[in-house]
Amino acid sequence: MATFQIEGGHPLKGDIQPQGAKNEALQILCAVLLTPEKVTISNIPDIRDVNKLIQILSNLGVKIQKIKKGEFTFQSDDLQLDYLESEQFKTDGAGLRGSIMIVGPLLARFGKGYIPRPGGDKIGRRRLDTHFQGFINLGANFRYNREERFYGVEAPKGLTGTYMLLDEASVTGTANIVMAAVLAKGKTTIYNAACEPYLQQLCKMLNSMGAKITGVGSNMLHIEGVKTLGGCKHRVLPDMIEIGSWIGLAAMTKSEITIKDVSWDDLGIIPNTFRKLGITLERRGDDIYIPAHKDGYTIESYIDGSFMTIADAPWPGFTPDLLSIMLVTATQAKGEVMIHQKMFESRLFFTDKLIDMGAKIILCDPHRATVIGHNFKSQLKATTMTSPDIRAGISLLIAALSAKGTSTIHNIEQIDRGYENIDDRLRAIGAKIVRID
Ligand SMILES: CC(=O)N[C@H]1[C@@H](OP(=O)(O)OP(=O)(O)OC[C@H]2O[C@@H](n3ccc(=O)[nH]c3=O)[C@H](O)[C@@H]2O)O[C@H](CO)[C@@H](O)[C@@H]1O
Ligand SMILES: C=C(OP(=O)(O)O)C(=O)O
Repeated sequence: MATFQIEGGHPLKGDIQPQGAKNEALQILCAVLLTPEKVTISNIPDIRDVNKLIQILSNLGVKIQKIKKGEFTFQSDDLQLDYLESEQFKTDGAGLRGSIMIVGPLLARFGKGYIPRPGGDKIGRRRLDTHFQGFINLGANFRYNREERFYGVEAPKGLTGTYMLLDEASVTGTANIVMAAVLAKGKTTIYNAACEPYLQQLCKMLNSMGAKITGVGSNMLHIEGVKTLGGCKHRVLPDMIEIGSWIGLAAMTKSEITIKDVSWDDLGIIPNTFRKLGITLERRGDDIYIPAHKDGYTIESYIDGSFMTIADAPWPGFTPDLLSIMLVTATQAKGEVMIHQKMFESRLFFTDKLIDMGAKIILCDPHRATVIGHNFKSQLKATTMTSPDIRAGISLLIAALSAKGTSTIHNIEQIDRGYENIDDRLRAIGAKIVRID
């Protein structure tokens, strides 16, 4: 378990470039399995989860060449499907959440796909019904080995397009079903599809490979199946969760920061949601400029004067992955806010650590926390903590950078899952942070 030691209380200053998006890269990398031709992907972040998925692809026999930092070619023309039945795959596949999305492409192209129960954050129940119900709708047979926690789908006669209404707008579920349906016979309609920018990117990539998907960006996708897909070039968007993390960090540490090349039009309601906490964000071209909030920031109330609530919802609602960052940022705001994490039931427990540091938070129930901001009248106190999940981890890091004294964060592998070289990048803008392996 590696550790960060952070001396807090110093404002940061400078430019920061967001990495490529973790959750887009995981979808896009799985899509390379859909064609025997070469696929070139750029802006791939160098983070633990993505590297684990690239290793799985390599073990499956995908030929992978690094062109330069963040840019790779992938060619899936001679896959070793036996790997899917190996003990090694049971360990590799369970190591991250994104591995679930290899099932759709494998099922579509080879008539079978297997996966151990995938890993990812332990942030509450994370069911996979939407994925497998989607495959069943397309004509696949499903089996689950409870003892080995191993899922399998097979469609020896191929998949056939159909109409389906998903029981929830699952992000990875939609990606998986889309990747299966592009090679199915006939037409598939997916209603209640997730439609976040990363899914739009996946659909655009698949169309550039020869797929026929319409409705991209809406919750109703129409897919006309094709027989084969070809190669393509694709660039991954900047990571909107990282961008949100830097906004929270800038406000909490009273730092003047410019976040470069954010692809503003793909950020949806993220900038405005931070503005509800009273944070000033300026659009400068495609950058976000955040001035040093020397006089703090004041949480807005609703028009009728009632108490602000910030809650997650499927896109274009506010992403659940930024609520922990909102919560920590609110601890120094002027005013009060209710943070309502509707999707995951175990994501707010890390507030205990913030309370230890002196934050005023009432955890009302597993889904809701009320934060009463200090308005910088009282600084958080340094402490020793362990990062329970990726977004709690970055939130604790933000708290530590704003706190008085030296904090220690253990289990920073959780942060490394999704943030590339975070200590070097933060040091470059003035953070006092040391990694101890
Ligand atoms: C690798 C990856 O891309 N992970 C992301 C993906 O996970 P993932 O695709 O696993 O998440 P899902 O979209 O399937 O569901 C997330 C949670 O929200 C619930 N749910 C979902 C949709 C809905 O309409 N109603 C509802 O209650 C689900 O039951 C589940 O508890 O999307 C999540 C939701 O944005 C993000 O937190 C994860 O970072
Ligand atoms: C929950 C997350 O990731 P994963 O789905 O990979 O666990 C996240 O990125 O915040």
